[in-house]
Amino acid sequence: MSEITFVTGNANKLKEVIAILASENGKVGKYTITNKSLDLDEVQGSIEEISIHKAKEAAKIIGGPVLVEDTCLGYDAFNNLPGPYIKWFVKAVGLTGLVDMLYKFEDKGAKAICTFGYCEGPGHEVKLFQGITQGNIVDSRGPTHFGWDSIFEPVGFNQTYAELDKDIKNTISHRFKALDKVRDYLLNN
Ligand SMILES: O=c1nc[nH]c2c1ncn2[C@H]1C[C@H](O)[C@@H](COP(=O)(O)OP(=O)(O)OP(=O)(O)O)O1
Ligand SMILES: [Mg+2]
Repeated sequence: MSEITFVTGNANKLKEVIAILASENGKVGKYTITNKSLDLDEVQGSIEEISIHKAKEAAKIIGGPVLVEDTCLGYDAFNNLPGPYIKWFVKAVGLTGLVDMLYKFEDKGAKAICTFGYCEGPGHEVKLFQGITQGNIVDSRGPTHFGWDSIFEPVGFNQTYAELDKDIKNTISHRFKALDKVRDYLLNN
């Protein structure tokens, strides 16, 4: 039996990870998933570099197996920016600002990208698992307590992430798709 610590400072992420990955008593195969709330350093760089750095830092702090995650929201019209900097955009210009940024663009397309990093412990390499869900940026609809959920309408749906039933979001989301790969790995290793 091994324990993996999911390290995040975001309570909403944690809820989704538990719901999607660890519904049976926090267990995935031989692993038990626990949680630690920490704000890890996020370096400037590619999506992959950010998750690798986060996982290595978390493994050092925890001293054992860790899982971390970094979420990006990239606008197609902006060549995938804000991307990893979306958190700071939400803080700086709010949801209205994030919608208005696309005012001049016909293309409202955006990608929600979730990248998990798994590291067995200090000094170990980091394995990455990514999931992408394509959507459109729309005027805010639904509860606004989780990041940009209320302005992202996934393709094939006429509700935003925030309006969708949690059970639905958790079977189509960027996070679900990435966790599918994490689960696969954990069940086979
Ligand atoms: O499914 C989602 N639906 C809507 N918004 C979301 C979602 N997932 C993350 N978000 C927000 C949180 C943060 O504003 C930014 C990602 O930044 P990100 O650094 O990955 O998250 P965080 O700093 O809150 O937690 P962590 O301690 O795991 O880094 O997008
Ligand atoms: Mg963060």
